[in-house]
Amino acid sequence: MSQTLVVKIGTSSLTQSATGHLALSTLATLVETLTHLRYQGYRVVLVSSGAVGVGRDRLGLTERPRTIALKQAVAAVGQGRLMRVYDDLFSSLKQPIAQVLLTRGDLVQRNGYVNAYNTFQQLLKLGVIPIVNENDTVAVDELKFGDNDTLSALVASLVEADWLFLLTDVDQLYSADPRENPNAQPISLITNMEQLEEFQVQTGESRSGWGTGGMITKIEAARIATGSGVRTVITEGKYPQNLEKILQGEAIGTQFEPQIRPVNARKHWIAHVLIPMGKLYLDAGAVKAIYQGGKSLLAAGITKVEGGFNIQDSVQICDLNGQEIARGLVNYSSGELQRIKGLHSDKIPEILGYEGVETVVHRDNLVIREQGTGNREQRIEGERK
Ligand SMILES: Nc1ncnc2c1ncn2[C@@H]1O[C@H](COP(=O)(O)OP(=O)(O)O)[C@@H](O)[C@H]1O
Ligand SMILES: N[C@@H](CCC(=O)OP(=O)(O)O)C(=O)O
Repeated sequence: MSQTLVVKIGTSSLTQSATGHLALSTLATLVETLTHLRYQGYRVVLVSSGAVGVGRDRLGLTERPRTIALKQAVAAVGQGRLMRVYDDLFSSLKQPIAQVLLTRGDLVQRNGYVNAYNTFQQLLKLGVIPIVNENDTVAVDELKFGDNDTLSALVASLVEADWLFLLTDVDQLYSADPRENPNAQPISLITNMEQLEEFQVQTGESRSGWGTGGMITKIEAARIATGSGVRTVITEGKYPQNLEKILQGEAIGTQFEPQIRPVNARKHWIAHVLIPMGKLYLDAGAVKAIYQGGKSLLAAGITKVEGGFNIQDSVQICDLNGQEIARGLVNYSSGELQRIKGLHSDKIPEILGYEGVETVVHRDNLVIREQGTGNREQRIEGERK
């Protein structure tokens, strides 16, 4: 079967830094390149940022919108404008496109996820290039992807892509932010994500004028995508024609190799799409059992329960210090767990008054976090401040 490519382009590449106007020559080259790749038989999805940047330019605003309502209004102006430009350019080359606007909430329900999968498959079968963005105008904080790097990685996983290209305003990943550190060393290949720690990669605070996540969200995106078997490349958006060269084997940008044994689709959904509703703290024995022994989580190993959640909600599973070690779907609500935590499973029927299941999180619904990566939300939140 033909290969599937997801290409994400950031605001920094779509707009001119000096004026904030659209970078028309970049857009035209991107459209030519993607259409050419379609002719060669690749299935192509474009994840395009730019709604806020283009809306801001259209309205003549000189500052980044600060309130949520203003940002959502500006995105509504810009998204239509952006799609108009894409449709004009792709239509001149007879390439049909589609607009797909998503929020994280659309993918949280398993049937929503499967629906989105079917729609993408149908569009790709029809030879259409779907153009995806976050539905900024309606997305509420709790149900946001927050940045299009994460969105593109989840889309790449959803459509079972072979490649994810993150096009930005630097030519590749460096050991530190090249804007701040002139001695930053370029990194061409990452074969596993632990190497980021070996190379001591720093992502600094800076991002381009209108960009959202900076480099940290691209690294997170690479982690999510490679974890589901997608080869990921960070490269410069100014030269979209490089995509063809990279596909022909040229070492351009930074390539992240896919993991050899990717996590299955359901576990990937638990780990990256679902929003955790609470936290379970475990004693050392339970941490060892699930971390090293691949066991299910039992009530006996739980020392503390935080948050309010229902059966089948996602929770963070933490060690005694609150460091997240896994995520999983619970078989008991938070209220029930408050009553049975620390107890042997035999005691559950007596305490709850009904025959519950033995496990609190069954190992089929439990995903271990990679060692040494810390808490993704905390890291990204820290970076955004
Ligand atoms: N280690 C690093 N290597 C390369 N770039 C980095 C690094 N750390 C931070 N950056 C910054 O990340 C910026 C790109 O992120 P961002 O502005 O969000 O782009 P986009 O709009 O394409 O998503 C670059 O301009 C660069 O200054
Ligand atoms: N959804 C937003 C883009 C969010 C985003 O991640 O932006 P960027 O860092 O430029 O890729 C928009 O269209 O303006």
